[in-house]
Amino acid sequence: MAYLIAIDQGTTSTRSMVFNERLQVIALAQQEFPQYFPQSGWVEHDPEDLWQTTLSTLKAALAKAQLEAADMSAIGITNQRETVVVWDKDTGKAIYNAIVWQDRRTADYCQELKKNGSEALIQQKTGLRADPYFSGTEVRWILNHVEGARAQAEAGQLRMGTIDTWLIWQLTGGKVHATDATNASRTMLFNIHTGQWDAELLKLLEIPASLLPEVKDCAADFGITDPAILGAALPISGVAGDQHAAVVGQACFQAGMMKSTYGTGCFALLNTGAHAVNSHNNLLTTLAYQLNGQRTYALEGSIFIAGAAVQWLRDGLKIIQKASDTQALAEAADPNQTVYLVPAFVGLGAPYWDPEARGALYGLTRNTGPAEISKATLESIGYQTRDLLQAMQADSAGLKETKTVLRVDGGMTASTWAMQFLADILDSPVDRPQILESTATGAAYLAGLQQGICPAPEQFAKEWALDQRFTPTMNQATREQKYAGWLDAVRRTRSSLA
Ligand SMILES: Nc1ncnc2c1ncn2[C@@H]1O[C@H](COP(=O)(O)OP(=O)(O)O)[C@@H](O)[C@H]1O
Ligand SMILES: O=P(O)(O)OC[C@H](O)CO
Repeated sequence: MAYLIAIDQGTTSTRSMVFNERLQVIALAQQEFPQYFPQSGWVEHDPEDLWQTTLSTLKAALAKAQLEAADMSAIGITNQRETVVVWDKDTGKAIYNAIVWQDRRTADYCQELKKNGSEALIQQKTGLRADPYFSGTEVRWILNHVEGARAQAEAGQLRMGTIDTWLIWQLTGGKVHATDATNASRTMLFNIHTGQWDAELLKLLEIPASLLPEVKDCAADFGITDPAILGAALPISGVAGDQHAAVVGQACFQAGMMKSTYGTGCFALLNTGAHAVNSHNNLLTTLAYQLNGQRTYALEGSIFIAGAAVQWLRDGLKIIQKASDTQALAEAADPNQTVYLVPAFVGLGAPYWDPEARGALYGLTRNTGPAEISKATLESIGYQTRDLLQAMQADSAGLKETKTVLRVDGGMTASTWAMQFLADILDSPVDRPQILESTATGAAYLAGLQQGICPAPEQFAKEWALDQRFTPTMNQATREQKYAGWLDAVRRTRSSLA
């Protein structure tokens, strides 16, 4: 029996999972780490926490599986995207905390890029927008604000990387500086049409090319782990940003197939095949995955707050004890109250792109309580997804299948209430697979594919298994009335800047 181990380095926790060659989960270890909010709108992680939780969950997962590192055929890595670290190539120490994808500190600079006309260039080359979400402006911020950083960067002393790159560097004992094309595609520095770092964008953002890692396919040789770390030298042979790994794990290999992952945020990706579809509806064009040097593209809708709004009910408002309490509360909510939560806690992502907007609750009465607020929270996930789907359908009118079944995954899909509301408000079936850990499965699959352990994509796709299909039951008039109320709530929440 061959085994694979996948690292899923997420926004709030790190998970490691041992899989057998049939991609069944044998063991899972998970560890949370601190979030740092040094100023309003800033979000940071300590890069050392990301590495140490990776190391300890790898060891814990192996121990739970009662296996040794030497029993593993390969490691796959998947990670929170865009979050970026800059470090010294000799000491291996980060020169500043990791700046997280949710961080808004470069909002003013992004506004400048819009005003001076650079956004069109960014969009045309990277498929992204001038938004603090992406790594490029955050790296520029580090080089401009950490004392001596710019001089060190220009002297070739520094390296940068998204979290896959940071972990590869650590696992290989500083020998390999590499990333995969999906992670590269989120930096705002990578030309998704040529598959290369882009000199013009590097110049625009004042980032020396010496900082950049080598870009590889998602299934490729990313180096061998230092044997001192896990007790054996293991090949790292699969890497993809978490949303791209989920596309693979959900076997969305055909153009027209779509997955939506509900974790901290929600990210819907529609496979558009070999064709990069230019969005006219405020979506992103990105890579779905890159295999054998061939790029497969996707349209992406990115929502910054999904499950994180449920966490806010638990940790901020303290009206629930655990996430699953929202189910009973939503069921008990007064049907005559129409409450909307616009969870713009860190601004609004697609399709609004309003970094300065902040969250709001509408329709409160003296009878509004935890039940109505919980229901509004679960509903906000459905409304935001409908915003994305409408934009995707408008953008991909040329595609063969524009109305497609949505494959969902991620922690929040445990909520049957939220999934039924999603199907209702989309007026489209929602498929929840048996394996909800699509992200880690995708990373393990990519590593196994490179090792010749896992089957080709067509065969792997046949093994995808349904847990439950949610079909719409809401009547059309109610659906449209509720959605119109949502659009109005969003309109009232937008900042004047957008
Ligand atoms: N039963 C549930 N109902 C509603 N939300 C849930 C439920 N279970 C988990 N969640 C939410 O799902 C998120 C965790 O999903 P996960 O995929 O682990 O996220 P991430 O990888 O972004 O850390 C949390 O934000 C949590 O609030
Ligand atoms: O860590 P997650 O699962 O919330 O995913 C984060 C995304 O990759 C950000 O783009």
